[in-house]
Amino acid sequence: MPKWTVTTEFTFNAAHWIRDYDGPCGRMHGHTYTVRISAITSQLHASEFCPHPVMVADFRTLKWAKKDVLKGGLDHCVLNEVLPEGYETTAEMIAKYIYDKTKKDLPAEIKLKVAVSETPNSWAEYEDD
Ligand SMILES: Nc1nc2c(c(=O)[nH]1)N=C([C@H](O)[C@H](O)COP(=O)(O)OP(=O)(O)OP(=O)(O)O)CN2
Ligand SMILES: [Zn+2]
Repeated sequence: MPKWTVTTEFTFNAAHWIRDYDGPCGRMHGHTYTVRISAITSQLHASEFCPHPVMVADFRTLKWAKKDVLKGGLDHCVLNEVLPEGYETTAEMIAKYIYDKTKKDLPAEIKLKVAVSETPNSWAEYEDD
C-alpha cells in the first residue's frame, strides 16, 4: 500500500540523573537532547493548525517536546521531576515517553518511531508495532 513518512528532528536542553546508577551518570548533569520523530501513514490528515487533510502529521504537533517545560514541553526541565512515575530518564525511556505523549495527539492509524540521543554517538529508538 502506498504510504508517506515524515521525519522531523529537534533538540531540547534538560538535566537528569539515572536513578541508582553506579558512575557519573548517577549525578545530576545536562544534555542537549536530539529527538528524531518519524510518522508513517497511508492517509493524510488535517491538523490542529491546518483544516485540510494534507499532512501525515503536523511538524508543529510532532515537535511539542522542544517547547519550554512551562509551556508543556521538556526544554529547560529536570527530567527526573517531570517524567511521570513509571518512566526513568534513560534515552530509551525518554523516547518511550515522547512516543506515548505524541501518539495521544494523533489519529490512531499513524505509526510513530521516536529516537533520542544524549550525545552525538548514541541513540535509542522506540516504536510499537
Ligand atoms: N543505554 C543507555 N546507556 C546509558 C544512558 C542511556 O540513556 N541509555 N545514559 C547514560 C548517561 O546519561 C550519560 O550521560 C551518557 O553516557 P555516555 O554516552 O557514556 O556519555 P559520554 O559523554 O561519556 O559519551 P562519549 O560519547 O563517550 O563522550 C549512560 N549510559
Ligand atoms: Zn546523561
